[in-house]
Order: sequence, then structure tokens, then C-alpha cells
Amino acid sequence: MKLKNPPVNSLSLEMLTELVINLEKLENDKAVRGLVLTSEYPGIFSAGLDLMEMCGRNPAHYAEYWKALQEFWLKLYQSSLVVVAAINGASPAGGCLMSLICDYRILADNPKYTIGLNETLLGIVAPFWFKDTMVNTIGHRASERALQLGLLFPPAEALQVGLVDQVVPEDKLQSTALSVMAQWLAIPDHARQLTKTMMRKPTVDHLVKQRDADIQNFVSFVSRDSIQKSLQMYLQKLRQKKS
Ligand SMILES: CC/C=C\C/C=C\C/C=C\C/C=C/C(=O)SCCNC(=O)CCNC(=O)[C@H](O)C(C)(C)COP(=O)(O)OP(=O)(O)OC[C@H]1O[C@@H](n2cnc3c(N)ncnc32)[C@H](O)[C@@H]1OP(=O)(O)O
Repeated sequence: MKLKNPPVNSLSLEMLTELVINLEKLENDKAVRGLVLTSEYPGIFSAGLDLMEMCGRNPAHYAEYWKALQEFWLKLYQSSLVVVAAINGASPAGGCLMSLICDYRILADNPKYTIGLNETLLGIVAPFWFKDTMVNTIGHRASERALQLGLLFPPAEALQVGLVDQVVPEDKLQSTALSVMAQWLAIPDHARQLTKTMMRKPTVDHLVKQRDADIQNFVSFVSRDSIQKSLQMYLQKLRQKKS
């Protein structure tokens, strides 16, 4: 599946909705057992959540957006398919989250392709289920440091901390993803799927129990004037980068 939402594959409401629909289609297709997730635009895997969905909108929109994000996370994290992320570009914040909920992560070796949950750099806080997903991958101490500092790891460091499973030359990314997929598909589906469910259930249950409260938290947090100001300033900085 190639992510295709120009210019930076941000996770807009429309993109999240389409991703869920496409995942459902693939899961319902008995001929499909695995999925390689990559970007149509080498250089950018995903810029994460769409900042335009979180700026200057009304509370009902924020709630709808957050619910769609939760839905996407729940769908992909619990997918019965083998999901391999072939990360062919920068993967900050929500882009990193999307990689973390796959089963295996391969990052192309390019110093510009950084990955991490950098929310604090924007003056916002990674929600508990982003944090849980990261802790499940790299452990508590490394997550605490990465989250507080909003670290974006270049490939060698991402590998060292365990944020990705493999770093390969850019021209070997797709072939590596296919051989990893073959290895995972050699395992009987039912045993692998039940194991995945068992490993992920506590984290899923944590969000499911708190879903409505989490939406309310997001809406009140993102509606604050101070947060709106931080996000606007961050967007402005991104735009000024060009001039
Ligand atoms: C108590 C807690 C309770 C509840 C929790 C509450 C809040 C927590 C909320 C949310 C968690 C947030 C998660 C996120 O994912 S936020 C998004 C974070 N993303 C980033 O920081 C990445 C920003 N982008 C970049 O660094 C670069 O764009 C990138 C490296 C991806 C690509 O660089 P490049 O030089 O190729 O392109 P640019 O010129 O920078 O960008 C082109 C164009 O795209 C716009 N853009 C970039 N990123 C985003 C984005 N995430 N959303 C929307 N738009 C984006 C950028 O402004 C440019 O636009 P324009 O100038 O108009 O062409």
C-alpha cells in the first residue's frame, strides 16, 4: 500500500478514512495475507497528523478527527495481516506512530530520514496510546527520554534504540521488505495472529476503555489558545523554512 497524500502524506481526516476502508478491503480478501506500507514519495514517509485538521477548527471537527485517528490506530494495530513498514522518508510524530503499529520496520539509510515522536517540539503532548505504542517497542527509559526531548532519530540511532528493526540502503528497501514478508508468511497465520492479539491486547484495551475521555481530552487540549498559538507558530516556521 503506497501512501499518497501530497505534498507530505499528512494524515488528514480523508486520508485516515481511506486508509481504514482500504485496510478493511484487504483484510476481507482471502487472497491477501500481508501488506507492505510505504510512501509514493521517496523522501517523505509521512509528516504525521495533519496540522491543518488541528488548527482553527471547531470542537466537533477536532472530535471527529481524533475519533478517525483512534479508528485507524485500532484497525492497523490489530490487523490480522502481516504489516511491514518500508520507511522511505522522514517519519515524524504520527508518521512514526504509523510505523510503530506495523509488525516490522525497515528504514532506508539516509540521514534525512529521521523518525520519532517529536510532539514536545511543537509544544504538544503525545497521547498515552502513542506513548504506550512506543514503550512496547523500545522500552520505558528510552521512551521517556525520546518523548520528553521530542527526539527525531537518524537511521543508525533509530536502529540502535530499537525504533526500527533494520536499516538498509535505499535501493534495497523494497526487496528487503519482500524477503521479510516471506519470512513472516512462513508462519501459520492462526498461530501468528493469536500471538499478535495476545501481545497487543492490553494496549488496545487501554485505549478502548478510555476512548471517549481521550477524545474529550484532545478536544479541550487542542482548543486552548496557548496550544493553537504553538501550532500556528510551528506551521509558520515550516512555511518560512522555504524562504
Ligand atoms: C494531555 C494530552 C491530551 C491530549 C493529546 C493532545 C494533543 C496531542 C495531539 C497530537 C499529537 C500530534 C501528532 C502529530 O503527528 S503532529 C504533526 C507533527 N509533524 C511534524 O512535526 C512534521 C512537520 N513537517 C516537517 O517536518 C516537514 O514538512 C517534512 C520533513 C515532513 C518534509 O519536509 P519538506 O521540506 O519536504 O516539506 P515542507 O516544505 O516542510 O512541507 C511542505 C508543505 O507541507 C506542509 N506540512 C508539513 N507537515 C505538515 C503537517 N504535519 N500537517 C500539515 N501540513 C504540513 C508545510 O507547511 C508545507 O506547506 P506549504 O508551505 O503550504 O507548501
